[in-house]
Amino acid sequence: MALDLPSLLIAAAVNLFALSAALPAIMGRDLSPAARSAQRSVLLQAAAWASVLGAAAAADAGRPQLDHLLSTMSVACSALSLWQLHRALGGWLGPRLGRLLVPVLALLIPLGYTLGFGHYAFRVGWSNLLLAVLALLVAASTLRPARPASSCWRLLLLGCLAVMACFTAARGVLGAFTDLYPSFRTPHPVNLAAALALNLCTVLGVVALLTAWREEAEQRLQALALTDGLTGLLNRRGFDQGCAALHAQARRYGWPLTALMLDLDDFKPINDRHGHEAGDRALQLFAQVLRQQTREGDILGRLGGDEFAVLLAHDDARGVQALITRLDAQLQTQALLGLPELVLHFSAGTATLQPGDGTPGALLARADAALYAAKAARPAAVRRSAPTPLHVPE
Ligand SMILES: Nc1nc2c(ncn2[C@@H]2O[C@H](COP(=O)(O)OP(=O)(O)OP(=O)(O)O)[C@@H](O)[C@H]2O)c(=O)[nH]1
Repeated sequence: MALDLPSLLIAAAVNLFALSAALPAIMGRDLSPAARSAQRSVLLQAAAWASVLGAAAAADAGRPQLDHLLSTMSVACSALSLWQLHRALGGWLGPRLGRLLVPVLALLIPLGYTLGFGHYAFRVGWSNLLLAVLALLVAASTLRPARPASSCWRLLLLGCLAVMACFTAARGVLGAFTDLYPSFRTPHPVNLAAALALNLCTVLGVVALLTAWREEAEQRLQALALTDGLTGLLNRRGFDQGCAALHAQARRYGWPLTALMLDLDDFKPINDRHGHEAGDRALQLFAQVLRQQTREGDILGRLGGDEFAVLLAHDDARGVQALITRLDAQLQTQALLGLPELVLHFSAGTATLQPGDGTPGALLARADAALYAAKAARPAAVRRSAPTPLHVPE
């Protein structure tokens, strides 16, 4: 069977356009910037190969200016497609190397190509060799993720980009330094293999992108399942998971660990008098104060209604008492600024890790008991589980 180069290129362009139309339909509208960049990258690839075919037709029809324009467009679209892919990887994997270099190259490549269009060897060498460098930079960006990401789609994308970079570099060398490559339609073995690889890498590359998108959606759902929608703190499930991890670490390394249970006082009357929305804002304000006054590494949760909990790493009874005092002072200040019509107070119960606390549940249960004792001894009392009761000033 004879391999016909134009047919392979037309098939690649048609596939890419079909995929660019199918992806938005499959992926829907609620997309992250990374997923949008990935879609743009596929569309730009389609435009690049359509421009290549258009440029060939223009050259055949004896229209050199149109050939120049479409050829430049194809190089620009290829470079921009790689830039968009780099942005998608940045969104999925965290900040990537080459954040400045990639866009600069993506602009320089078509610029140099159009300025040197009159010199065949220069334009083919410049565009193909630099596009190969750009593709390798993007391929390298699939490595060393700064966020959890599975290796299967990253390695698939890396392979596709590396293969296409090799063929692009080979074209650059043939065009710039030999007479074996009078045009991209020359049925040279490198060209035929590149066109076959293009079709294969298009399919596999899009599979990799769809897998990355699915992984991102799964992670988003997982985060939502562990987060309280109103305050953005962990919900009970998320809090329990966070506590289990921190408790295990604290026991292994002998760190102090303290549980703090908090409950707003007389919250129901706030809802009844000022409406549910004001109650919601009070809960959000309390969560904000908690976030501001705790440290990175502490576990913060809204366990339900007006009940909150914090697990404090590296903190003992003295540290948690200082935190409660700061929380109360900040709550008064911020409530005055944000919700002046409301009076907000809370009760708290604390417990510190004991050698017998084999599970976080034992520690949290003691803090909870201390909270209920404090509730019973209101107004706004704080009582440690042992031994001395403490009081937060009103
Ligand atoms: N606005 C608002 N209210 C909520 C939310 N979840 C629970 N509540 C209300 O919080 C109130 C909690 O009532 P209680 O448990 O009696 O708490 P309290 O009035 O602070 O009583 P004490 O804790 O004994 O001081 C109930 O009226 C719930 O309807 C919420 O997400 N938003």
